[in-house]
Amino acid sequence: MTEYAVETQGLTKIYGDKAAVDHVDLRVKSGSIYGFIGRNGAGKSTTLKMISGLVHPSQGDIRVFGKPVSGETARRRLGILIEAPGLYPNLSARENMLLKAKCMGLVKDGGVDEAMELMGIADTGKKKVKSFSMGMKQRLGIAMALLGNPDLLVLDEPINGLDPEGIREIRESLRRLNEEQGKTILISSHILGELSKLASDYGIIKDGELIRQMSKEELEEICRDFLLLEVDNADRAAALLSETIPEAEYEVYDRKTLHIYGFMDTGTVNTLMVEHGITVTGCSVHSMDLENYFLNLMDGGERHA
Ligand SMILES: Nc1ncnc2c1ncn2[C@@H]1O[C@H](COP(=O)(O)OP(=O)(O)OP(=O)(O)O)[C@@H](O)[C@H]1O
Repeated sequence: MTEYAVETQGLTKIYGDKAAVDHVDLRVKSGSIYGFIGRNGAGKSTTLKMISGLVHPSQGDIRVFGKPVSGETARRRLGILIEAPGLYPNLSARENMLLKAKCMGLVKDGGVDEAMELMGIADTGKKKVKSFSMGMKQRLGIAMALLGNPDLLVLDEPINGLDPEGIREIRESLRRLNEEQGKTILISSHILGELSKLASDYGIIKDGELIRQMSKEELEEICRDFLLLEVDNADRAAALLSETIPEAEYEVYDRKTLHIYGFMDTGTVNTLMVEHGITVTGCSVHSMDLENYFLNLMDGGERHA
């Protein structure tokens, strides 16, 4: 049985007469990096706040590593960075960390040095946080979320507003936390291209509803290149393909359209069809890029690969 770091059932938040989050069943596998994607106002922050125990759900159930999120056991396994980290500008990174560790009631320093090391801010010395770059502040925010050594990190738009270098540094740190420390990371973003360099799983939210949830492998399968073949008789073309090009996988879309995967030689396909009396009206290679796929889904369309 898959162990889920986060599992929600029918998770709903109503503000006024509007559902900001509407019956969301999120499944974040333990050990995964789950990219939570949606346009502004789609319901990402509200969902993450409910998972983090910062907002009370109107309806539904949330489990963190199988335990109700309201309980102490679940809370201890959770590290959160939602919105800007609460930092004291006139203190150093380490002083901020120590203060947070103290507030959390952690014994000794609660892993301050390890967390700073992991996020690449161990050498910031006495430098006051007010002179940190935005990227450094975000890394400090994540380091603070790491206090207490949680198994799950919930990060709301941690790369928003950062320059490419800042984004790259956060990405590398998160990857290390996942690969070397086995931390599960639930991260929201609307920067799709960036998330795709990191995430092993995706959830797409639109108007409060989770419209798609899939693994990286499933996404790659959907976004795989294909040869679009338009003919006068798709069933005959399909039968011919099975007989003569067994390595070609195909899907028949309608009576006149096929998508062929794993065989991109338009010339061979064209000639084969024509030689068997099938009229070809189109034969071209298509690729569905990830960004287009997501944008399409978020805009309401359902694009088939
Ligand atoms: N405290 C609140 N009171 C009333 N409405 C709210 C509140 N918080 C969020 N909303 C509404 O709920 C919807 C979802 O907001 P949410 O912040 O979760 O979206 P989001 O996907 O995180 O977007 P963004 O990236 O802009 O924060 C929006 O329509 C928002 O206006």
